[in-house]
Amino acid sequence: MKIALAQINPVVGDIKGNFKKIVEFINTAKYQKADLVVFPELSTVGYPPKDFLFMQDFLEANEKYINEIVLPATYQIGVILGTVRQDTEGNLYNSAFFIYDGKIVEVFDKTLFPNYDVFDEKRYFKPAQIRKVASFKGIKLGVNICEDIWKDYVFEPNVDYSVDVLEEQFKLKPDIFINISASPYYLGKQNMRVEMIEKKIKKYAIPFVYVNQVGANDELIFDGSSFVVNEEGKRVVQLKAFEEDIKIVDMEELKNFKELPEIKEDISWVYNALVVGVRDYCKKSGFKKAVVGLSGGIDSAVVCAIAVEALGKENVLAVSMPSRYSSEGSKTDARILAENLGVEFRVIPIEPVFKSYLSVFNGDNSVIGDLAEENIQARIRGNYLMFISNREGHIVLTTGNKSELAMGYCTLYGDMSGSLAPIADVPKTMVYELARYINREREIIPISIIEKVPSAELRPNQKDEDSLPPYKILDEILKMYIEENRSAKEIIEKGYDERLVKDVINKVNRVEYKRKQAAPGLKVTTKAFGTGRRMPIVHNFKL
Ligand SMILES: Nc1ncnc2c1ncn2[C@@H]1O[C@H](COP(=O)(O)OP(=O)(O)OC[C@H]2O[C@@H]([n+]3cccc(C(=O)O)c3)[C@H](O)[C@@H]2O)[C@@H](O)[C@H]1O
Ligand SMILES: Nc1ncnc2c1ncn2[C@@H]1O[C@H](COP(=O)(O)OP(=O)(O)OP(=O)(O)O)[C@@H](O)[C@H]1O
Ligand SMILES: NC(=O)CC[C@H](N)C(=O)O
Repeated sequence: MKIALAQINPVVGDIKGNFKKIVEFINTAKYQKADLVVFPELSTVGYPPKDFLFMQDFLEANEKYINEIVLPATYQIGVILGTVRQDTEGNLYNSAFFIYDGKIVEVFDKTLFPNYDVFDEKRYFKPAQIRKVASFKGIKLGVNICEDIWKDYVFEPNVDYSVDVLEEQFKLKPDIFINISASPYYLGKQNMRVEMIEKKIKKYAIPFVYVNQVGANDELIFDGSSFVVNEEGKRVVQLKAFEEDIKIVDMEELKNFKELPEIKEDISWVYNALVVGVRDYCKKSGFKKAVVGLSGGIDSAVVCAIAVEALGKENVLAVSMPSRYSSEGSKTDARILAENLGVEFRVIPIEPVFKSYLSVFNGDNSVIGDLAEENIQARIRGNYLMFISNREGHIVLTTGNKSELAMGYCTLYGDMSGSLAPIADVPKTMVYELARYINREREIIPISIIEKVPSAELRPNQKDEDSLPPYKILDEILKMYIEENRSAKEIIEKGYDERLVKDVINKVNRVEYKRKQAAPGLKVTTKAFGTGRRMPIVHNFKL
């Protein structure tokens, strides 16, 4: 049997467009003589469709297109399609339809629901009551859906793993397992999936086909990276990461395939993820062009380089907005970076508007030098960028990194103005890694940007480390607190200063009010600020 792995990039809610794409992939698979083509989880509606699932119009459009568009396209080819199903009582199921010759032959519903971090599937779906296999051309297919295979690899209080889906399906004697997924990326995720499936297959000794969604939707980035593990538990087929792809695999040949070398998931994966995150956010919401405020610092440099890779240099506008506190070095660095990237570069000083504020609030042009004056500079810049956005149609990309966002080291309605925060889940120390990766072949980001001491340049001689602990230590503490959910006691026991640890944690907790007003950020770690981390804004918990 020849199986096509159809790794598609659906758009949430673009039901018509998704069906068109699905039919195109079915036709490609047919043309390449596949017997069966497999699509990712919920590919007809895109993942995650969230509360659109509560809307009858949405569900009806999906059903109508399955009947009118997909069924007629399935003559002489089997299709496994991830979609939503509504029963006669109105209950919803996250399902895989097995369709052949114009008929829905079998329906596999998802049994286990991820209900942790960014996932909220119990809100929508009812679980499958029984496990099934479907016979097709003499082969028994054990189809399951994403979380169904994660037992023993996710340890979350909210998921009921009392059913072992693979174990129950295996009792029905499948010849092959097929998992359809919408599995969002974080650094290390692909190695984890491969290790998990290889290990499980060593026990069951049948081939495993894993088909994952690709592309970004809101803050989630799906890497695709679909693959096939043969009956010996070796990964022998691999699809592309971060791109649509289709591969036809002859199951009879699998045993003869050579095992592929281990994937090295390095910083290039984060870079590629962020590029797709920016590209899809813009494309799927109708933006062609982006604008970035280029300070001459490392954060805006990295964001600008990512935007160029995502949208093309002709679609990125870099704006330098120097103030009386901007160093010559920063201004020159911003210009050189823009030249290296080949983007349009505008210089719009903020001095005249800053002076007007000083004269309104201080009575003359004298400087008090307080926080209000620092922040107004960031706010003038934010307004300039939003003016350009309104007038010329660019999306404004914000440049805050995870360390700053954690500590609230950013200005509301200032540098936080904008619609998408590409590096909001990238700790400052990883921003440097990204910069070095961007420079891997030639110096795009001037070395002086990478080597300079981080500064907001909102007052004379300001340095980030006047207000924050050194980034290396800060990032270590933040990773333990946010990603690993460790207690202050555990972190202190690892040798960090008690007062520092408590101050950092208290600060993170206190500035939730800022993050609630921040642009959505692209997720690339196990725990990002965003939908997967729900904290109260108003509280009084202190260490
Ligand atoms: N609990 C709470 N709930 C809701 N709102 C609360 C609040 N506490 C304060 N606020 C409000 O927030 C305001 C304070 O926030 P905000 O105006 O943003 O200002 P704030 O956090 O006081 O200052 C911004 C800090 O970020 C630094 N910065 C700015 C820009 C760029 C960078 C960089 O390096 O990238 C760093 C800057 O040097 C300064 O230390 C208060 O005046 C109040 O209106
Ligand atoms: N002179 C400037 N010209 C243009 N944009 C600026 C300027 N200063 C700040 N910005 C914008 O505000 C953001 C926050 O800047 P700031 O320099 O305060 O902090 P940062 O976190 O050190 O960022 P960066 O590393 O990019 O400098 C910058 O990334 C940039 O987008
Ligand atoms: N859609 C899902 O069920 C995703 C959950 C799964 N554990 C993953 O991230 O791969």
